[in-house]
Amino acid sequence: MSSPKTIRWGILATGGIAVTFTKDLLVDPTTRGVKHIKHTVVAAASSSSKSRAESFLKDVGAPSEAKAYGSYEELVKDPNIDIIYIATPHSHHYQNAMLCLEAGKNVLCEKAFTVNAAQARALADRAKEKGLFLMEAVWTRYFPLSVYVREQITSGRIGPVARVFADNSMATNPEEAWKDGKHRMVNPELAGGALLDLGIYSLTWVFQTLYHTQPESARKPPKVLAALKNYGATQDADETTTVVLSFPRSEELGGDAHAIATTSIRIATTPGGNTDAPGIRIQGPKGEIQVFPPAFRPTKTKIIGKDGSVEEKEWPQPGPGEGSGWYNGFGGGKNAEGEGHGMFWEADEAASALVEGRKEGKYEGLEESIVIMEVMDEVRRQGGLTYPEKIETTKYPTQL
Ligand SMILES: NC(=O)C1=CN([C@@H]2O[C@H](COP(=O)(O)OP(=O)(O)OC[C@H]3O[C@@H](n4cnc5c(N)ncnc54)[C@H](OP(=O)(O)O)[C@@H]3O)[C@@H](O)[C@H]2O)C=CC1
Ligand SMILES: O=C1OC[C@@H](O)[C@H](O)[C@H]1O
Repeated sequence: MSSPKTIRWGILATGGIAVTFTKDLLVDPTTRGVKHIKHTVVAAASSSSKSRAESFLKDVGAPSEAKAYGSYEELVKDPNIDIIYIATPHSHHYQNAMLCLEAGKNVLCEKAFTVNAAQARALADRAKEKGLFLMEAVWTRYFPLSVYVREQITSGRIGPVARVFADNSMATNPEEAWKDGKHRMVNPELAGGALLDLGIYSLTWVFQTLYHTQPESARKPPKVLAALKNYGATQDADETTTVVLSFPRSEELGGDAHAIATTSIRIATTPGGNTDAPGIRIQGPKGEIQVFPPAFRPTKTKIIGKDGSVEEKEWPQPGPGEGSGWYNGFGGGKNAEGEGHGMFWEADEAASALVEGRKEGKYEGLEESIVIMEVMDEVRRQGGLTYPEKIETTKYPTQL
């Protein structure tokens, strides 16, 4: 086998998830059996100051020669970068990703990809025109657990999937946790709310089981019916949102398949952090696949056959754990002893794509990211939720 190719990353923004992602990125890939690529961090930029970027690089343990920039504009000009990871709030993804693409850089952009589908389409078009790689960083899709679940479906283990329940909810007291309304979870200026931040994972489970598992020619967008409850304190970000989806299917496959995707920042999937009840249930005529919470980082699956058989599997994240961090927008937590966080899987996929010359992610291409954004647009339309024009626009550049 030839020696591994090293992919040189630039990190755009230095907040919570940027730290977790970059620590995971710097874990030796052979600890998870990946031998064809390596990652290194060659630069990071903070919009606040160069010194913040310097502390970030130190904190994550980046190589000492990595460059620190005090603006995103300087970062995208760095000729040593192969790909940029964007870790700003959703409101900023469109402008930041366009900045990278215009400068000729490949991009891995945090979820939710953009604020709306028009922005996602514009990015996909620009990436195509420029021959650049572009992928939404929905890390969960790249977990071995997700690969396994999709394989169980495509191999026919539970028959054609007829119905999916998917919940990704986390209980907070938003009035208390985010009193001043400025936190990205509730701030409309940052495209806050449950749907774009957490609901994206409920929709990810629905799409990766009901859409992605279909042959490409058979994938059809679903019909959508939504209930959206606004966050009382501001009325311009959602706190609990539920979507009923109906995916067109041939009679041969049992006719249309249904899904319920739900999300909340006030009510938990299961109370008290209990992970004994499945947050995701994928049902077919021959049985059910269950995935246990949290939906964004699950580590347990159960398959229950129609005959009553039960197969449980644990999916711990590989090491090294120490230093890898466990971050969420709700104040953080801790990985099980010795486990990494799991963000390296999506980084490996992006790096592999660069090595192979692919321009999109293998487990969620741009077309699918756009269809999901279209669903979220429709949910917001039915629920009457709009964000400020400056973050909904496709005009580039726009000052945010
Ligand atoms: N995959 C996952 O598990 C997770 C993904 N996320 C996603 O990552 C993104 C960032 O979330 P998170 O890291 O929690 O956010 P943070 O608020 O912790 O960090 C966001 C960073 O973006 C930069 N930024 C630029 N402009 C602004 C602005 N106007 N307001 C706030 N920040 C700004 C700042 O970095 P600087 O000053 O250096 O420029 C800031 O530190 C979101 O899209 C979120 O959905 C979040 C948590 C978990
Ligand atoms: O992507 C995410 O996953 C974990 C959540 O806690 C966080 O808010 C969200 O952004």
